[in-house]
Amino acid sequence: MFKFELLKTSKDSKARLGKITTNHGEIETPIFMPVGTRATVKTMTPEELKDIGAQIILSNTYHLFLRPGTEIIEKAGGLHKFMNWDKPILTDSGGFQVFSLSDNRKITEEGVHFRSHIDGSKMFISPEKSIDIQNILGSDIIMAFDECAPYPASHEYIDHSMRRTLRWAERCKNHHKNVDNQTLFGIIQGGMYKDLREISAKEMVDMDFKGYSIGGLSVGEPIDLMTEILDYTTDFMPENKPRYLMGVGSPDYLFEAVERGVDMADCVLPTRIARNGTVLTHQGRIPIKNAIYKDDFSRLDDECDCYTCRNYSKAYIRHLFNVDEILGMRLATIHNLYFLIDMMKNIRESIKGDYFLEYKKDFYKKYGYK
Ligand SMILES: CO[C@@H]1O[C@H](CNc2nc3cc4c(=O)[nH]c(N)nc4cc3[nH]2)[C@@H](O)[C@H]1O
Ligand SMILES: [Zn+2]
Repeated sequence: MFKFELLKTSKDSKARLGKITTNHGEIETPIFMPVGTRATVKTMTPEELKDIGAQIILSNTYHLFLRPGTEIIEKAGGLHKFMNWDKPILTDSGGFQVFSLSDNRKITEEGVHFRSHIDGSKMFISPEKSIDIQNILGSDIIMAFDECAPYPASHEYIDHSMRRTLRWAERCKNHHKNVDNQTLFGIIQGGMYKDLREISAKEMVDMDFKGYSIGGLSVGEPIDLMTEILDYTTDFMPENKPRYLMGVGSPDYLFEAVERGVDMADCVLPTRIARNGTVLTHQGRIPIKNAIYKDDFSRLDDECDCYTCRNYSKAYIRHLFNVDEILGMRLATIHNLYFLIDMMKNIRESIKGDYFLEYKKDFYKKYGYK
């Protein structure tokens, strides 16, 4: 089962409100999706994820294919059972990870030959293989197998790569059988070239996927280039299908994406920086390990009412990081994820009440964005 309802579009921007319905529950959009690459959102239990308001999480084909392998997950009855998460799961197709994690990979029309980044053994993933793995994982939303082209790259390279990704998308669509339980998204590529983005978007739309990702962004390009390409691309995307911007997860990137008509986004940023002691607050990021917090008994963020902020002080969390206690990473992760999930809830409210751009302006001012 998969349904997307467009509930409202803003008058003064492309920001919009929507609702996705899947076999494992509903997803209000715009939404930020926590990343659980290896069948866990690092340091979090499913109960804690539900407690902070997570509606859907990501996992990853490449990583799970390598470890524990599809056989184990198949025996477990699929990823939902294996990780005890009964809400929606979205899996990425492995394209991005093959290019970002493994070296001496070889891209052919058939698929990608690469060496496992774990033990160097020879591996191969094709569009069909990626669909088969995602089918065993049993995720609700699955991604077509694509090449996330490097940045920067020549127009010629991107043209060649984008057209191969289109052929791979066709093969994914033809190979995908479990259409009632798993919804396949096409991924629009085209690098930072508007002419190639237009070709990719139009051809993907002609293939009639139930939703579309915008790939090839958040790969190191400056934010204003990302927003320019994104703004151009969403204009070629159907109104009545979800738009998913891959790999975006800091507050400004999320606001800019929503303003340009994006419904879904994911990123490891909030969980990754939390483990390193960087905390998101309404006044910007704070390095909690810093000695200035040694005897600061206030909560991480005085506007936050997450479990961490209700029960612990900066001084205590700084202490935990200072003595390498795992609880520090957990409390910072709970807070950072809650911060973004709560920000997206406020963004949905602001679209509903027609004050999204005002909310964005206030948020940026307090956060210290220009
Ligand atoms: C800014 O943070 C860094 O950058 C990554 C996020 N940026 C990102 N861009 C992506 C593009 C694609 C794509 O084109 N195709 C597929 N299949 N998946 C993708 C996943 C992506 N993730 C984080 O991992 C982090 O290292
Ligand atoms: Zn908090």
